[in-house]
Amino acid sequence: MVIETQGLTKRYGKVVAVEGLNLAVEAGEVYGLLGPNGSGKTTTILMLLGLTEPTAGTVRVLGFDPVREPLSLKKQVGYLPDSVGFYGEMTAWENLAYIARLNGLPKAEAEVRMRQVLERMGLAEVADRPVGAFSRGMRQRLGLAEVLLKEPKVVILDEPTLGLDPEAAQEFLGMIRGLKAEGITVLLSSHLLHQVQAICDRVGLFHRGKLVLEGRVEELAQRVLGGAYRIRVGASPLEGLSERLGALPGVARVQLEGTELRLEATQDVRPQVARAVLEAGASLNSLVLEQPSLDEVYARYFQEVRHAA
Ligand SMILES: Nc1ncnc2c1ncn2[C@@H]1O[C@H](COP(=O)(O)OP(=O)(O)OP(=O)(O)O)[C@@H](O)[C@H]1O
Repeated sequence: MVIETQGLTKRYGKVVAVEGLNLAVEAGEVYGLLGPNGSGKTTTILMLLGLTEPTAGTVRVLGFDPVREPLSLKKQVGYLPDSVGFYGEMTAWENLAYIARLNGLPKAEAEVRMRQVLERMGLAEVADRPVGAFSRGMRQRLGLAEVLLKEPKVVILDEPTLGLDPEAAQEFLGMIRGLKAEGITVLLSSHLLHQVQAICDRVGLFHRGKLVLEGRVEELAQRVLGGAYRIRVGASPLEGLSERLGALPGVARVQLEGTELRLEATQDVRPQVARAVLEAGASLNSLVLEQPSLDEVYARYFQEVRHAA
């Protein structure tokens, strides 16, 4: 495991920010910490980085104890906080050069790497412009460029898409996903579930300092939505198909939605649906298994929590 915590807990006086967290992130995984404001994501990240001391429990990142071995950890773990501070009057190049110097990178080597990371983050052309004039999206990319400068094994990002417009957010998430190809382990936090859904291998849902659900997005959907499969069928003509499809084993409900039928089933009945449509003499135009969004999973989960309470 690259990141491993056991019983990790942080209290601020009477406030329990994180409680009994057991987290295990494997090498090369992209893991999303998800949860509403105040659910404990930032506190968890700060403990992983050794920037705040746990009240109880253990943390290991790349085998290091962040509190006792902060320097070894810092060499291999990159951190992008939710707002990165750069010198506005200095250019992107100068800002990176400054960081490289602080990190003790020899000048020649630093320049090669700076060129690489700026290129990679799509900032090569604006490298000589003052950062003060950069958009939030460009700043974030420069932040990631800075993180990559030290060739980290692990990258931790706190709300990386905060304040980005949807297009810039997608672009940035694509860049984060790209780190995986190099074997970098990524942990990121977000409250924008639909955004990170596509780039995370696994996600953990936080609620009031506790990890309440964890798994692959599809797994979570299965668990919370009770194994419901939703299938959309486009066929013509639609006449008589509702009854036929409704009679298939495993199909619980059929609804007409515009020019399509929407099925709820207890299993993936797409092959049976395809056969039934053709047997009815209709033509099959589309057959889609809908992936429920994480937002939906979340909403459903909290509904249940409220019901139980
Ligand atoms: N330094 C602190 N002192 C006192 N309480 C704190 C401190 N830092 C965090 N908390 C409390 O701990 C809880 C968890 O906060 P945390 O910032 O980890 O949540 P979060 O999920 O990252 O939320 P956000 O999305 O708002 O950053 C909150 O109730 C917060 O008020």
